[in-house]
Amino acid sequence: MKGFLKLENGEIFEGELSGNTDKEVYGEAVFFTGMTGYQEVMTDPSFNGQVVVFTYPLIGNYGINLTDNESKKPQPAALVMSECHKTGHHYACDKTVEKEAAEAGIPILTGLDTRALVKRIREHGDMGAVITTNPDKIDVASFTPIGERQLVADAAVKKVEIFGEGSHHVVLVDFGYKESMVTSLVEQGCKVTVVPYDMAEEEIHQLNPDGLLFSNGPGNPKQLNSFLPAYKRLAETYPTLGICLGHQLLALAFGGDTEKLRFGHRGANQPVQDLETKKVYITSQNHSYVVKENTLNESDFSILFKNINDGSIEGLVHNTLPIITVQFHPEAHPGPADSEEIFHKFMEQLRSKGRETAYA
Ligand SMILES: NC(=O)CC[C@H](N)C(=O)O
Repeated sequence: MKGFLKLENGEIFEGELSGNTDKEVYGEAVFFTGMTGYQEVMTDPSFNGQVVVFTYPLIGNYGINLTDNESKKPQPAALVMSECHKTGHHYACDKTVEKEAAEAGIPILTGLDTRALVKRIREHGDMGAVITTNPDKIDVASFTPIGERQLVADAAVKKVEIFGEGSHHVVLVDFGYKESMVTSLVEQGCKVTVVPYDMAEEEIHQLNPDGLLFSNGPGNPKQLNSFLPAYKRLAETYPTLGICLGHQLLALAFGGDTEKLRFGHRGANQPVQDLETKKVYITSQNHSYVVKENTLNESDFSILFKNINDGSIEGLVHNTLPIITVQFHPEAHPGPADSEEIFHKFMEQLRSKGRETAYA
């Protein structure tokens, strides 16, 4: 069936629509540059509410398997790609991308010039977009933009979940966590208790954690402003790791500010430099917001990582407390193990109970 993507600036791209074709779908048009990793993108809750445009021209060639999902359901509002592979060739392939999307009610638009679309997004910035069969009727600007929506309530767990039996107890404050985060922690010898982002502080203390992980999640961190004082008190009490949205929230909680990039970082080869060791990591990323330069109190945090492409802040370390935060995804595997080191540092802090040993 013929379908269209209409951008907030009025531009229309025509393609072939499959999956959910019965209703209009609104989301934020963003692009992902990885050649692989589409299954992780489809199930990462941080993509909730987004129309994901894949720059790699063929998606779905190794299908969808039963082990690499990052959450229980596909998350983006819609998928846009040049071509979607019809079968998927891999010994572990369980179903096709089309089938996975159709079962989840997610439309896929193919057969359009994704290069032109991505260039447009790079010029204008991430924009609202609607996938529809009737673009003339649609006013994209009439939909509430992603930055004004509270997406975390939908993406995060509603009830406590427990994983692993390790001797270090990590409470993962959930905003829409990726399952690989739990896997990484369990592999490091942790028991992980996942709790809803709005769990009362007192209840978190009662769980008696050795450390906290503030997870990734969708949307604008400022939608969670009312929780920041509690997050600050918690981070001041336990060794803490913040990842992506978690990093942004901790920066806000300690008085910093965040801003939206013109177009986000979404891909598997974002170069990030550790400013102390000068070591460069090739990282997986998926974010629109960043911590704003010069807004952090220098007596609190030092900048630990920067993005080599655009110089944006990619990680922080507290100067006196055991708090590490990263904008990138240390749990992801764009190569074999990459930035897994971040989890090792966090574990060192847990083992020493972290009070006097800040990240070094
Ligand atoms: N992966 C994430 O946690 C994304 C954080 C936030 N939603 C952003 O887009 O910047």
